[in-house]
Amino acid sequence: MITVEHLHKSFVTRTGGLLRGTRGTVDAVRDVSFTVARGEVVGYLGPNGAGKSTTIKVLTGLLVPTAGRVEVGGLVPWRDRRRHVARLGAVFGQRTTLWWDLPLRDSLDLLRDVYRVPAERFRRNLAAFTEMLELGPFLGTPARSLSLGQRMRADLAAALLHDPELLFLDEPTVGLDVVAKERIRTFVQHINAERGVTVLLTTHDLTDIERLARRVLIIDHGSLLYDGGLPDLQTRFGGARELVVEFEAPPAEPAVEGLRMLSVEGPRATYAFEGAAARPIALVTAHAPVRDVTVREPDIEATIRRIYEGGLLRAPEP
Ligand SMILES: Nc1ncnc2c1ncn2[C@@H]1O[C@H](COP(=O)(O)OP(=O)(O)OP(=O)(O)O)[C@@H](O)[C@H]1O
Repeated sequence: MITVEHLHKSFVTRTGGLLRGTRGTVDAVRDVSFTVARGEVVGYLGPNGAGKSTTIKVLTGLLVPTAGRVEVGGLVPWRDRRRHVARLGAVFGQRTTLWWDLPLRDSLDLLRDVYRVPAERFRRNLAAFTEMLELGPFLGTPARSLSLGQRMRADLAAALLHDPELLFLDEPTVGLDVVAKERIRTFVQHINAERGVTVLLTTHDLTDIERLARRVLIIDHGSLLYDGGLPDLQTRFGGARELVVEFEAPPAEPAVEGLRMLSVEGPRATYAFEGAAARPIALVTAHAPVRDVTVREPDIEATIRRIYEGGLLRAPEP
């Protein structure tokens, strides 16, 4: 569905005044290659300024790359812009595609004209999305008066009315409460599973990724650092799981053979382990009387943070 080969995008920048300013270039994306298969949901992660938006803008045809080959559904986005746009949907959490002062229903009607959606398909899609996203109560409300959660749901419907094959989601849950986030995630899961829509998802919320994407791409300073599953990332870099044990009394010998002890304080000791928890639990309970045990999962957020901070992954040398 998406092929990106050696994508490079630099911007000319100017600092200082127009006449005496100095020109420089920013390499927003450097030598990025990846493919996305039809029906996949892929998370695109990276810290601020990493190059995510620039990549998405190239993929949607808004920007022409400096170098590299890009094909989406057999089209070159910036060359076949009109045909390309007809096949994709995009939702940007920070801004809306809806007309600010028009009732939502009228905005959706206008989009039907823009995308030339046949009447019957429009009717079917609108009914389906109204039900799934519970748009009914605010179809008559202008975008400016919608809450952020309502606006995001309306924008999702707007992006999908013309049955695109590919959906770009940029921070679709930013600023929403937990319930609203879940509703958006469930909907995205649904349209991927039921309609086979391919999704490229940019987000800083890792729960979005955990719930939706089996695969993640991590970009930083314009270079792709990782392409693979989130669980693999966890196994490779996330560190071990932890077993926190509350003994009946401070143990005379807190070290347990076969387990790596991380800390001990009074009756509580913490051990690191890999894989299933049954064996470590059996080892500690055989060691001394135990009151309680808790398994602590490695923290994916911390893993990603460490990757961003440059400690774990490096881009291949050009
Ligand atoms: N039009 C532009 N002119 C000059 N520099 C730009 C332009 N657009 C982006 N950049 C620079 O390119 C780099 C990548 O920016 P980009 O917006 O792609 O990052 P991002 O990963 O989307 O960040 P964020 O998470 O903050 O949205 C940044 O250093 C940014 O300042």
